[in-house]
Amino acid sequence: MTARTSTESARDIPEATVARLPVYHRALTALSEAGTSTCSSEALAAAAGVNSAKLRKDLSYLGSYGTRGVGYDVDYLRYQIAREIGVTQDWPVVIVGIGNLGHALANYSGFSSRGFRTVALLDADPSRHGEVVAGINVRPFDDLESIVAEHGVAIGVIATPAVAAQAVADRMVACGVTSILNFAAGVLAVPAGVDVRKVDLSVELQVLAYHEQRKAQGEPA
Ligand SMILES: NC(=O)c1ccc[n+]([C@@H]2O[C@H](COP(=O)([O-])OP(=O)(O)OC[C@H]3O[C@@H](n4cnc5c(N)ncnc54)[C@H](O)[C@@H]3O)[C@@H](O)[C@H]2O)c1
Repeated sequence: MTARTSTESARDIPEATVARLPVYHRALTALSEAGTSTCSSEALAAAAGVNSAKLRKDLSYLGSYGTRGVGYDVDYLRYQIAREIGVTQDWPVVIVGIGNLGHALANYSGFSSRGFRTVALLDADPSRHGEVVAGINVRPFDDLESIVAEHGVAIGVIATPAVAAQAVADRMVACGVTSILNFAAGVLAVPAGVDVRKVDLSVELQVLAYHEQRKAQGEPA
């Protein structure tokens, strides 16, 4: 097994591979918790739900090739991936828009177990202020700037109605947030250097609907 050299950077890793790294990390965590110390690429690929050639190619970007006849060291590979995707670090996160979705996100324990610490829940509606969700006070949206500065927040989550999302993103960017996870419909305009990931469950459902339609027509999925 070889380590990635310091001259290579995370930017060299294709986006599709980056998107699969958390899946491998989750599969390796499960293997580690089950007491497995080494695993073949086939076993890891099966646990992660990808084919093994793709897995080997993905891991080669990390400089991790496993050992012939032995496979991958589960804990070492898990550490390598964690370092690559930044989950060895503590990431303070702010969530804006504490309605139905904001409540669900705030209550989701999976963030904290992966290194994402929700430092503030913000909402523009005064009737929501003071409510405690998952042990955190809902505060006015106008506190955004001071919270970002105080906690060094780099990642913001938008769970407001679509009409408010661009203005929320603008305020986030202006005070130093450089990554946004957007649940609201529509495309956000952000300056270069700011990353936006959009989550749209209806798009995922539409993709499934497309496959269902093809299955119904007797075509291979
Ligand atoms: N991407 C997905 O898969 C997915 C799934 C469900 C909901 N959504 C979207 O998430 C968003 C929230 O949905 P919801 O059901 O929680 O809505 P909601 O109406 O229950 O909550 C929205 C919250 O945003 C607050 N808000 C409005 N304008 C604001 C502003 N300018 N600054 C700060 N807070 C503001 C409101 O006071 C409210 O509390 C919507 O855009 C919805 O379409 C996306």
